[in-house]
Amino acid sequence: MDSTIIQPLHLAWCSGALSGAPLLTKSTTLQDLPGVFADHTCWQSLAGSKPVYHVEMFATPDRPGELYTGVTHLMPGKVGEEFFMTRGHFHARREQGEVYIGLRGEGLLLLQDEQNSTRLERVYPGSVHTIPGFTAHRLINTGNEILSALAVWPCSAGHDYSALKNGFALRVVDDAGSVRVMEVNHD
Ligand SMILES: O=P(O)(O)OC[C@H]1O[C@](O)(CO)[C@@H](O)[C@@H]1O
Ligand SMILES: [Fe+2]
Repeated sequence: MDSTIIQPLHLAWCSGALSGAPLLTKSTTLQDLPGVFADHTCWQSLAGSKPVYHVEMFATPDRPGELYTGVTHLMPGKVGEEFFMTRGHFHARREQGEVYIGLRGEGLLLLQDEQNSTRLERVYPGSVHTIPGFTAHRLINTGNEILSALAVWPCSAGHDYSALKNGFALRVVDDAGSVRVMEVNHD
């Protein structure tokens, strides 16, 4: 993986080094995101190997009460007019929440509960977001540089992607240079 992608953000990954937890990086490219973006034809035409995001995290031992600490680095880009975004998920253990902190760039955190009510929060350096339990979350890069956000979540939370098989109720697109939020009708 091209290390220059993450390099500009030299996080002092201190405690992990002390506790010996290695830093893991999980990369997601366009080909890993079938059905996520609205414009499937455009998604197919783009290079599948194009990086969309990387998650750097400590391999915290998965013991009761332990927390994962990770940074999602979401690239600027679009599929058609739709901004690059993470897959988005509920936690397998629905009651588990998560905290996000904006580190770099400009974007949105899309939150959606199990009744499909949604809200968007602006993500920017220093923004702090508490993701309640029972709430799916997706990061969206609406800027022209890498959007990076630190996340802290319980090791026991897990990820449930299947609960979002119809996707989120909102999509965020570039409308002639402006960010436009569109409702998605799922019927
Ligand atoms: O798993 P997704 O929806 O692709 O999101 C990327 C990452 O964002 C987080 O919520 C926080 O970094 C991780 O749990 C997740 O792997
Ligand atoms: Fe999460």
